[in-house]
Amino acid sequence: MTTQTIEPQTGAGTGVVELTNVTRWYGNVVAVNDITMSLGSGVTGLLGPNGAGKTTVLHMMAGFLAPSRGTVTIEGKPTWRNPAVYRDLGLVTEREAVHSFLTAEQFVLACAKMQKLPDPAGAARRALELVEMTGAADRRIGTFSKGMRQRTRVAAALVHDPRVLLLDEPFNGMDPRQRMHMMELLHSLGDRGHTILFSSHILEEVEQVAGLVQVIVAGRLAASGDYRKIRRLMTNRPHVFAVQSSDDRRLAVALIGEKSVSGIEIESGGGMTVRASDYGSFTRALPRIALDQGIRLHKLVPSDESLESVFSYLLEA
Ligand SMILES: Nc1ncnc2c1ncn2[C@@H]1O[C@H](COP(=O)(O)OP(=O)(O)OP(=O)(O)O)[C@@H](O)[C@H]1O
Repeated sequence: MTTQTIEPQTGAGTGVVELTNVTRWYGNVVAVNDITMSLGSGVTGLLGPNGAGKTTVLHMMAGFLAPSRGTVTIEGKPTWRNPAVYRDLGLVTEREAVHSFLTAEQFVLACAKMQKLPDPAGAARRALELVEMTGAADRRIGTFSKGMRQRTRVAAALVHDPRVLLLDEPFNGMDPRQRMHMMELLHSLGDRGHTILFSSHILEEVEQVAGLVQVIVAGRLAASGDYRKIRRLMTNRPHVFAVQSSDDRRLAVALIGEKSVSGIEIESGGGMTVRASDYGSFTRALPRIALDQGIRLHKLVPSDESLESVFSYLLEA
């Protein structure tokens, strides 16, 4: 299997975060398989289906886990067994382990003290300002919405102003407004020169936040580079659609002449399966053809749109 590198990657040793031939296994399970990755400033999405190895990658970057093989460095320093690296990084884990009886300020201040900062109160205040939580700083975390709790955790991870911020599935469980707020926060941190890596299994989430993505599937790096180019690669692949209409046979005949259609099967139980070489042309042509023929469309569903199928296409390409 080869990685689809959409743009030339920064050469080894030049990124803020560097993984070089990193493998990690748990007993017999190979969770991460020979990944080489380089991250610079700005926001990068770590995209992959559940179980792909995203958390394992983030935990190795944060120095929580040792790579079984290879090296992980931040600013040239190995992350494993190297407390000095904690000056340069903040991690927001997937599980919310926060003390609900503390106020936001007490929690962030405790983190500032743990980092032995010269002015912990000032640092806590600045971090809470950054995530726009000053108004609720005196409230107990237990009374917060999911979005407010996440922002408080980001403030805690940023209290020592690290260069690198790692977030594991930061949008999970948020409503659209909270999600938007968190996306704006990540954008602004990226614009300030931080290196941000957040994991997600949702394509659209990554699309809205990150220009750059690292795609992992089954522990391997499947694609890496500009999101739009990866997206194009995905949309240009062959597509399969389930179509139902008021007259499937007549529609099938009309569709045979359409350039983007590469195959049609009429299903015995009704409806048909259409293979199209180009997603955009087919979905534009179908309603036009149906209208011309006076056929009513009942259903048009892409039948291979699961993230897994998109990723397996990337892997096979
Ligand atoms: N402590 C562990 N012991 C054994 N296997 C593990 C352990 N942690 C993770 N794994 C396995 O390693 C693989 C990668 O897991 P990981 O949690 O890194 O993936 P992920 O992409 O973060 O998935 P999710 O989004 O579901 O958390 C999975 O097959 C998982 O079952």
